[in-house]
Amino acid sequence: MGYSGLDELIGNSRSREKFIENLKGENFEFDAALACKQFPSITLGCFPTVELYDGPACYSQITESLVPQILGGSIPSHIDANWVDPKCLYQNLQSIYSEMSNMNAPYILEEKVDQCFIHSQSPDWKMETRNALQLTADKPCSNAGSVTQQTATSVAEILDKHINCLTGLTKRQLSQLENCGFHTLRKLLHHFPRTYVDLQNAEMEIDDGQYLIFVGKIMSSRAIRASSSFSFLEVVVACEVADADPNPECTPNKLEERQKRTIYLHLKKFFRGTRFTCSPFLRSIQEKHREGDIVCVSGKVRTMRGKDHFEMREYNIDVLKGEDDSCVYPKGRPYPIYPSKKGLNPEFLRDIISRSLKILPVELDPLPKDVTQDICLPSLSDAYIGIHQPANLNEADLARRRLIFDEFFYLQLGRLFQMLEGLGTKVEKDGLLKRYTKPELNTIFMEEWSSITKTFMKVLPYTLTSSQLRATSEIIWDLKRPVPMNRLLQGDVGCGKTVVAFLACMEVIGSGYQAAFMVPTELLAFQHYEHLLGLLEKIEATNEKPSVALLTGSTPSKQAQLIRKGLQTGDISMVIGTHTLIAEKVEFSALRIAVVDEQHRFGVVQRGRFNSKLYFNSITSQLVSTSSNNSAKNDVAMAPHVLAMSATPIPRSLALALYGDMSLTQITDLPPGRTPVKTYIIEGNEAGFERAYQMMLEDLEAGGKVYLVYPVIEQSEQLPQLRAASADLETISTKFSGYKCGLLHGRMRSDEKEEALRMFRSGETNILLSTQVIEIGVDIPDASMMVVMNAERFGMAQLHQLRGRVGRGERKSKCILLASTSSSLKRLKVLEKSSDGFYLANMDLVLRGPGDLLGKKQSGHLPEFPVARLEVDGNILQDAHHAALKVLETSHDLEKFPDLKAELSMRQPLCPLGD
Ligand SMILES: Nc1ncnc2c1ncn2[C@@H]1O[C@H](COP(=O)(O)OP(=O)(O)OP(=O)(O)O)[C@@H](O)[C@H]1O
Repeated sequence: MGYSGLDELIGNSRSREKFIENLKGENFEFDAALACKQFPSITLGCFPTVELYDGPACYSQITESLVPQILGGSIPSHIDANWVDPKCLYQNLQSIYSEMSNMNAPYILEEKVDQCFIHSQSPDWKMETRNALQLTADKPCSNAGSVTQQTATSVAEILDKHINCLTGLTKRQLSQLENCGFHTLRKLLHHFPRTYVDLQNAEMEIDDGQYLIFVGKIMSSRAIRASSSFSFLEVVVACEVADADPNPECTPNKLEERQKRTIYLHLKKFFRGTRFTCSPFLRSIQEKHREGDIVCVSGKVRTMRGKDHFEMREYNIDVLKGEDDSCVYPKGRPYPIYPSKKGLNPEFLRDIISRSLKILPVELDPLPKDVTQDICLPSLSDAYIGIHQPANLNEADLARRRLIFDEFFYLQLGRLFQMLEGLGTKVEKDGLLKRYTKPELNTIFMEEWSSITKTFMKVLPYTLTSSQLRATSEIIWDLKRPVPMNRLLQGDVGCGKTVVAFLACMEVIGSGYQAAFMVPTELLAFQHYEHLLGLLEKIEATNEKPSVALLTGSTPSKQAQLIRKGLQTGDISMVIGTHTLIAEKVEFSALRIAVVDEQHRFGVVQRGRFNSKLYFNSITSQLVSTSSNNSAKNDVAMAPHVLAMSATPIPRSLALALYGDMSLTQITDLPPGRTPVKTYIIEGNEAGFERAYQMMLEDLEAGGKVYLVYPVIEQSEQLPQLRAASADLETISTKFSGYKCGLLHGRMRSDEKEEALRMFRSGETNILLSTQVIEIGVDIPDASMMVVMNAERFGMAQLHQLRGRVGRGERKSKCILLASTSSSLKRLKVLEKSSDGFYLANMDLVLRGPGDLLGKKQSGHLPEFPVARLEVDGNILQDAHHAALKVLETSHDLEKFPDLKAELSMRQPLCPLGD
């Protein structure tokens, strides 16, 4: 399939050993960071961009057009231009998967065992589904008053029916479904598609390094034994792709008029070890993929030497249709891809979900109608249909929003309901709800801060911004409550989160407890430690100076032992360190706050470990023991308060915000005097490099400090286009001979890294060649310029974080992003225009397309919101919170909302942190 030998097949001309070594870790730094930070960017053919963030206006527009379409069966004339007319899709599906498109009309499934029957005459399959639903629809709904319970079929009555209510299932199928956990209709309907695919691969721009999704036909599957301990599997998939419209701004070309070409994807898997080279193993992996099967493949594409040949090494492959399958999916609709379930045939799964949808009544919604109408969300049954069988991606997204809303709403409702139950009188309950409606009341004014905190404030070389002050007050309010805080402090890069966290630590130390500050890298731990010591030095009163220690993996063992002892006895009031802090052997005398910086680098479980470091309320540390000898002894074991800090909100961290009561604090402004970093996107050709070097020279001559950021440490033959930090040291040193260069990367020893950073900070070096180790938290306020090599290799959020390393002081700063592929310039241009982290996170998703609409789960053990991507769905969380408050204000005990109450009890409460 276009290879001249094994070397080419595995991607380069290096020796196999070197390659394997490479697999083991040479590029680890690059890949791990990317994997951590990025959602896969999947582009979905010719579907229009789904406007995810347009707020209520967008929903109402969509709803306006959606509802008549669903209920009236015709597409309204005022339909938004963004809407995809299903008829225009699929019309030109060609040769390699023509069998998937040879039916003209959508289908209606009949309940026949194991078979899908198609009614090609059905003009509107959803209309028919609806009509079918109407037959079973029950009570009419009412909509009076501000928040009222409509009368609906109890959700539990329908959704929690056993799946044997679906007629025609064989015993074997029933037990198969049960084995997979699909006991009820709810379980089935909550098995959401992982993504949707456009069967036409239309308008596919193939950009090296991008995650893409394709539909194609398996041409070959070969498992080859290359040596006694090395084998590989190569599956070749041919996909027909329609090129992008050359003139989208003029009269758009119809899909069928565009040029098509066939591309070949080479999916590769490598196996090392003698047991993977035996014939039975090779045969079994080879036979897993059958020639002729139509498959959906997603993964990161890499260009190969041969034209139209691309490689994928980490990929997902789903069989859409075997050659002998008879079922056809309706034309023009996004094709749902479900997460696999214990070998359940995907076709059967789709069929069975489709049957479940058919028996859903229209009036199923336990949510009061005015709640959903207020925020323009579809009804529950529309949402189920929309998520499983959307007419287009807008409809899927609307459905997704409704389902996300439910997740948030019931969580909020449950939590508030529980809190109200714990209170006695109506006045108390109203008081609590009022506090939540007006969060600004939840602050502690500075006068009430402890004296250490106030002293610390005084030694700061700047005044806190109003947002920092508000954040500190909110956190201190939490710290004074007997309930463990679980708060996320979110703010854009460089906004000054660290000092807010330091103040929170001072507050607990001031009341006799200990603080732990956990950061993801040793470099950062060292930086924070030095920074804090520098500030504490300025405190004159020695009795107010807390003892602070630094504990990381590189702390010499004797010293580490002493620090642990100090923490255990309470002699040390605060410790800054890496994940070593959560090791079992680190015991605290009275840990009251754990600050977790850039928490997405830590797993939820790791973070949760702080919860087991209980303290007793009566314990007092050395610091105040003299002044508070007689403190009340009240031996209550408490988990410490947890303050997570992040510049990029991610699903988990925001999910955590739900557990603490409204515990999300945002810093919304930047310290005064900052000017936005001027960003330049330059193509990384010879002229581009020269321009960048010239700008560097000008900056250095003006006394600036420059970061050069590289995607990899060492040059690799596999990826020769990548510039490498180590390899470039000599070139840059020669080029800028009047200036000193330093090197910083993840493979250096901890003390070497600290030294490199120290030299750059002090000005002993003027240029720092670094990998993305500097991405998080590195704070050198007078660094004035950054140049990122092969910028296309970094995600947008990552580039935003990197860029945040400059412009942290009053000096005007620049950032140059050198892109080595012209196709990535468009994506990077967004960074030129905006410096708003939230906006960029959103744009990232929009640009990459909504392919992974339903979310890629992070690993970990926290129960997930099945469909939410909280980094972009935060506004729905807010809506859900208000809706829950509104409902409870109307009825504290939910007696007026029996269906809601029933539904609330049906939903499993999410378990607390780390469980
Ligand atoms: N109110 C303020 N006025 C002036 N400078 C400030 C203020 N608050 C913080 N700074 C300075 O701003 C710089 C950035 O602060 P800090 O490192 O806390 O940011 P951050 O929010 O943690 O950023 P990142 O997410 O990039 O780590 C530091 O040099 C800090 O000393």
